Amino acid sequence: MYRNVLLKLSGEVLSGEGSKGFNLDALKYMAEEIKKISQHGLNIGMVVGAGNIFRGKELPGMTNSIADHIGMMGTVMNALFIKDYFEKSGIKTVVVSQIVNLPSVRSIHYDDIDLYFNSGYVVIFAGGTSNPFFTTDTAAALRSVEMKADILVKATKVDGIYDKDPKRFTDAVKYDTITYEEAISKNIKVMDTEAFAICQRYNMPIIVLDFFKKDNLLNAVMQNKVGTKVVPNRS
Ligand SMILES: Nc1ncnc2c1ncn2[C@@H]1O[C@H](COP(=O)(O)OP(=O)(O)O)[C@@H](O)[C@H]1O
Ligand SMILES: O=c1ccn([C@@H]2O[C@H](COP(=O)(O)OP(=O)(O)O)[C@@H](O)[C@H]2O)c(=O)[nH]1
Repeated sequence: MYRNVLLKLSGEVLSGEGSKGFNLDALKYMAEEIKKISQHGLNIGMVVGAGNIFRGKELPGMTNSIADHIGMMGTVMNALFIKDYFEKSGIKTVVVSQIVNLPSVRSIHYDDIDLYFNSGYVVIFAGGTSNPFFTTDTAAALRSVEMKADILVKATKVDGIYDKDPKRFTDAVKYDTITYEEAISKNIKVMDTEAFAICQRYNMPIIVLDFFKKDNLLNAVMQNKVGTKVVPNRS
């Protein structure tokens, strides 16, 4: 079993694919899937996107950096939304971020993060990388390295990495494993190149899986075969 897990969730996991806002059924499902892994006493870090609220690129007329600031604020809104629901479902959760000063959000300090994990808290890293021009995939890569995760799980709406976008091409072929090098050179769009490059540099394995299939997350954490794994070399 992986003991230290960084879970990246797209914002749309909160709203339903292609939708905006919050869907309580989606949140309930998320809490159930997280409970299945948290009861094993793992260290669970989470990075959540904001696609259900706002992505910087969605308003092309805006100043890029300001649009991205709005996007980052969206990740804080999502994190607080999840925290409140998780706490009410019996999952101890803390939100940390460097971009806001709110009583419900704590600053990021490495020593404290270890304390939160040791006390059984899920830690939600909100605010992305704290910088415009990046995405929450890159934030997830950074946070996974910072928290010394054993695995970065990108939980999304496709069941792995394909040779082309499976939502657009019905003949797309799925990889069981793929190397960082291949993911970057083939320009695989499921995560951004920056995120793949950080994981490659620090040897952080990635699993891309379908979050909407029950027990997929649990199976990944148990090291059962699920989704696609990104690795240094094909064995
Ligand atoms: N080669 C590929 N393999 C798998 N998914 C891909 C590929 N290329 C593009 N995608 C798309 O990437 C999407 C997953 O990214 P998504 O979870 O939307 O990320 P984010 O919301 O963080 O941008 C899927 O919906 C899928 O359609
Ligand atoms: O480090 C970061 C992370 C996110 N964002 C902004 O926040 C939005 C939401 O993040 P993302 O697109 O990664 O969300 P997801 O698609 O995963 O829901 C992005 O579009 C950016 O505008 C940013 O500026 N810097």
